[in-house]
Amino acid sequence: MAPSIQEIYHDTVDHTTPNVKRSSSSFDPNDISINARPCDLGRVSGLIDDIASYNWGDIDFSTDRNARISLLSKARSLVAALETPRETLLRHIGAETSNLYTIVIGIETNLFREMAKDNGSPKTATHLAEAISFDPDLLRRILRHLASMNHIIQTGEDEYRPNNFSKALTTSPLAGSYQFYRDICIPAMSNLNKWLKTKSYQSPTTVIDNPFTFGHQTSQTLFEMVASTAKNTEIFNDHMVAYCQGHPAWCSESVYPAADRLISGFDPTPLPDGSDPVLLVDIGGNVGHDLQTFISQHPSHPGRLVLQDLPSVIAVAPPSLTSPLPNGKHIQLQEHDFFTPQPVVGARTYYMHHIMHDWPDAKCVSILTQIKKAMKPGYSRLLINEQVIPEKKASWETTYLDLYMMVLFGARERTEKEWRRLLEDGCGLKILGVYGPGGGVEGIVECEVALEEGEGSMRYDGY
Ligand SMILES: C[S@@+](CC[C@H](N)C(=O)[O-])C[C@H]1O[C@@H](n2cnc3c(N)ncnc32)[C@H](O)[C@@H]1O
Repeated sequence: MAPSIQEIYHDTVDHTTPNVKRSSSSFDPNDISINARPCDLGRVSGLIDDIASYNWGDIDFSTDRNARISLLSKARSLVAALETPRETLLRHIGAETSNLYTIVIGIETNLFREMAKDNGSPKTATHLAEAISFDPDLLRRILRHLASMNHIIQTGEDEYRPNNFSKALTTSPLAGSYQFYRDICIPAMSNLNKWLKTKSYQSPTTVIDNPFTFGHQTSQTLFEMVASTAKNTEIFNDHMVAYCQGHPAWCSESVYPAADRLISGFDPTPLPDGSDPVLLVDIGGNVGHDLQTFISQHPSHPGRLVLQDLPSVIAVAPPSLTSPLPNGKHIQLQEHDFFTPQPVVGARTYYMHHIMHDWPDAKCVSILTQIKKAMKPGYSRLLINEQVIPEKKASWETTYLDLYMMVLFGARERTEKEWRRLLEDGCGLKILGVYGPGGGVEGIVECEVALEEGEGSMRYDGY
C-alpha cells in the first residue's frame, strides 16, 4: 500500500519500541559515552517495521513523487536514529561542509563535465586531473571524499564514474545554485550567531539590518547585490529554476484548479484601446518558468500573459519566452518595480511566487497595497504561491527556507494564521481558499479585495 499524503513529508507514528530502553532515561551530562551510542535507538525497529510494511517494489519511483518522498523521509529518520551523536557531529561539521566547497571546485574546474564524457564511463583520477589541469594528488583526495559521500561512484582503484547527481552538476540550475549559496547565502548564515548576539537574540525584521548585510558588510539588499553583476544575476536565476523544478505544476488540478478558478470567469471583452485583456500577471516572475508551466498546462488559455521583474532580470529572459504561444499569442515582458504602482489594471489574476517570503511584513504590505489598487473588486484574484507552514511537523524543505529568509532578508515563511493576519488584517484582502498538493511545502493562497472593508487595520512599522 502506498503512503497517504499526510505521511509524505514526515513520519506520523512515534516509532518508539517500548521494550528498548531510551538512552535519555539514564542521562548523565558528565557521561560522555552517550556520544557513541545511537541517537534514538528506541525508534529504530519501529522505523524498520514501518518501511517494511509498504510494497515499495510495486512503486515506480521515477513517477510516484509522493511515495519517493515518503520513503526518503522514513529512511532519513532511520539514519538519524541509528547514527551516534559523534557521527552526526562529524557529518555536519566536517563531511557536509567539505561537500559544499569541493563540489563547487568540481563545478568551476569542469570536473563533472569531464566525468560525464563518453556517457559517464569510468575514468582515472590521473586522466581527470590532466583534463582539467589540476594537481592529481589533490584531485584524488577530493574524489575519494565525494565517493565516500555517494556523490560519485568508485569503480576501481583510483577510478570513478558519475551518478545521476554528479551528472546533474553539469547543468546550469544545479551548478549556479551551489555558487549562489557559496557566494551570497552562506556568508549570511555563517554570521547568524554573531549578528544575533549583538542584537540580544531578537529576530531580524528588516532588509537593511540582518545577518546578510552584516556578513557581507554591505548596505545593499540581496536583490541589489544580485543585480550588481551579470554573474550574480545568472547564478541567482539558475537557483530559482533549480528550486522550482520537480514540484507538481502550480496550476494543475492536483494543486490549484486554474481552469475552474481563473479561466472560467475570465472576461474576454477587448479593452478600450482594442487590446486583449490580461488573464495573468506574474509579478517578480524571474525568467518566466511559472508562466511557461501555465502555458504547458493550459495551452489554449484566453487573454494575455504578462511577465514582470526588475530590468536586470527582464534583460536576460530567454528569447524563446516571447515567441508565439500555441494559441498564437505571446508573453509580454514588462520591467516593473513592485513597490511602485502596478501598471496592469483590472487583470483577472495577479500571481506572486516566492515574493512575500523575501520581505518583512511591513514591506509585504507596501507590495500588496500596490497590487490591491490595481485589482478590480469582485473580479481580480491575487494568487500567492508560497509555503503554508503546517502547525505541526513541518518538513525540512520548509524549515530551512524559513531560516534562510530570516538571515537573507529579515523575512519569513508563514503559517496559515500568519497569512490571514498579513493579508486580511493587514491589507483588507479576503482569502477565498488555500490550495496545495499537501505536506505544506507549497501552497496557493487565493485572495480577492474584501468588499466590506476597504483597507486593512494593522499597522506595520519599519523598513
Ligand atoms: C525569490 S525570486 C522568485 C522568482 C519567481 N517568482 C520564482 O518563484 O521562481 C524573487 C524575484 O523577485 C524579483 N524582485 C526583487 N525585487 C523586486 C522589485 N522591487 N520589483 C520587482 N521584482 C523584484 C527578483 O528579481 C526575483 O526574480
